[in-house]
Amino acid sequence: MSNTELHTLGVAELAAQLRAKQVSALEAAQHFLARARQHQNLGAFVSINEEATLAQARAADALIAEGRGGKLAGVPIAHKDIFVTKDFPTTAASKMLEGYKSPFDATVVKKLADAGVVTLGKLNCDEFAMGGANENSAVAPVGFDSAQPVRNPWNTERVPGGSSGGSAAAVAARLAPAVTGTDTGGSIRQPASFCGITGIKPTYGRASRYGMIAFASSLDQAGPMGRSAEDCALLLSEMCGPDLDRDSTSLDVPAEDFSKNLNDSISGLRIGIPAEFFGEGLAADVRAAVDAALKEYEKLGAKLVPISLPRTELSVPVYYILAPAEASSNLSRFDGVKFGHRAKNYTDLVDMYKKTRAEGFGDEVKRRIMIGAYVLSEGYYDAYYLQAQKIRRMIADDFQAAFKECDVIAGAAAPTTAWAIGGKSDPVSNYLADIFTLPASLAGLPGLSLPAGFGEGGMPVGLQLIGNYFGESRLLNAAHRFQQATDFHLRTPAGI
Ligand SMILES: NC(=O)C[C@H](N)C(=O)O
Repeated sequence: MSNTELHTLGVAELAAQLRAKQVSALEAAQHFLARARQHQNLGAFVSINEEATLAQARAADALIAEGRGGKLAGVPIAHKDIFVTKDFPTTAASKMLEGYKSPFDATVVKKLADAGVVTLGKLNCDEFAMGGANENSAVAPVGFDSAQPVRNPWNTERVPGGSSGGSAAAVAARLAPAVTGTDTGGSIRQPASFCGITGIKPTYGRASRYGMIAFASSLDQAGPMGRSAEDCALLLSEMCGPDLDRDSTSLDVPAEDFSKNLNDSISGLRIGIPAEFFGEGLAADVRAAVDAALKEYEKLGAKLVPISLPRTELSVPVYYILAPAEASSNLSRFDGVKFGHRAKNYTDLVDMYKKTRAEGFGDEVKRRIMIGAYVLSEGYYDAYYLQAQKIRRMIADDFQAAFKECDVIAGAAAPTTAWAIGGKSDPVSNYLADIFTLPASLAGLPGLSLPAGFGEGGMPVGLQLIGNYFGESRLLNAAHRFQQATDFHLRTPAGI
């Protein structure tokens, strides 16, 4: 293969070529950096540090030469700009952190580096991961002077989804073979579905949150996004594992080889179909693609089992109480004292806090801080926060009842395909679009989105698979078997 086509390779193929020294890590890094520049109109990257990337690539080549390279030695990836990194600035797409340089790498970043990856740069996202369209980024992407919405490579007038919109756009445009994302209420699965790629959020607590800038700590999880389940499995195997000293919610569950069961037969797999995921509100084009994907699963030997997740609708108000409540607490650390933005002119300490936060945070972040402070305040705590916690528990229980009858649960990842940039200005309409991803988030369950076909205007449709706790391997297996039988994940947008 000529080096001009390296971007057509997935992680598995590229890693094999690197190991066989058919291509060097340096060549791969240079190729993808050039692509990032060539397609910078998408706004996917917020920082690139060519020198650091090339130094990492040379180091990877040296290890490969000595036969000491890790499993992913020399594979170039990029990180959502919510993970702190030593070699690149970290902004969380907020003005609040403009110019911030972390003294350490997030655990997930470090683990992937230990496996040999080379970091291409940092990817755009919604500010502090709050959003579902990547229109809330407050920082200028590479090649721009001011903040821009990220563009969907399938149609640059459409959103890529969010909050990991830069991550999804980068994979869809083949600017990186795979990337990291984070998912609080759907931020990996929904952009994966909008951009026609694969993404998985593991069981809550599987991947360390250390060095992942906190939004809603009881929900935030890291995960990989790539072209295929096979590529996601390779990354996820390196990203997970206990980090008990650094993350108090990290689970003491050993890392797993998620590639091991990819090829298992799925004959007899019971796929639960929740009635509530197929009701009013699901767009006809998305429904048609999902139905066709489920037929394909039947051909592969799976059985469709009707189930009910009766509190699906409540997941939206419950999430939009709990996530802002946690955010209002987490974001109180951004006060202009120790790091990040500080207002220039102020009269006293309180005035400094006020001005710093008024200048540093964008509208959506302020909205959530206000909602969060309100639902936690005396007199409202019982009515909102406590009530939401109770319903969260019931949502988790509903899943356990459903998993008595099925092995995995399937439905659309989002009710529609990607909408037009600027098309959903009302925040509530954005929140409602999260309805299918929120239940698994609230329950802490693993969820995956895989390309399942195309809808109106040729936009990708994602099928979501939800597993029981620690069921990542089964989800990846089910997705891989589907991808062996279909080619949706191999298709690329025009001009890519
Ligand atoms: N962060 C996420 O997982 C996305 C969700 N739409 C939110 O804005 O909270």
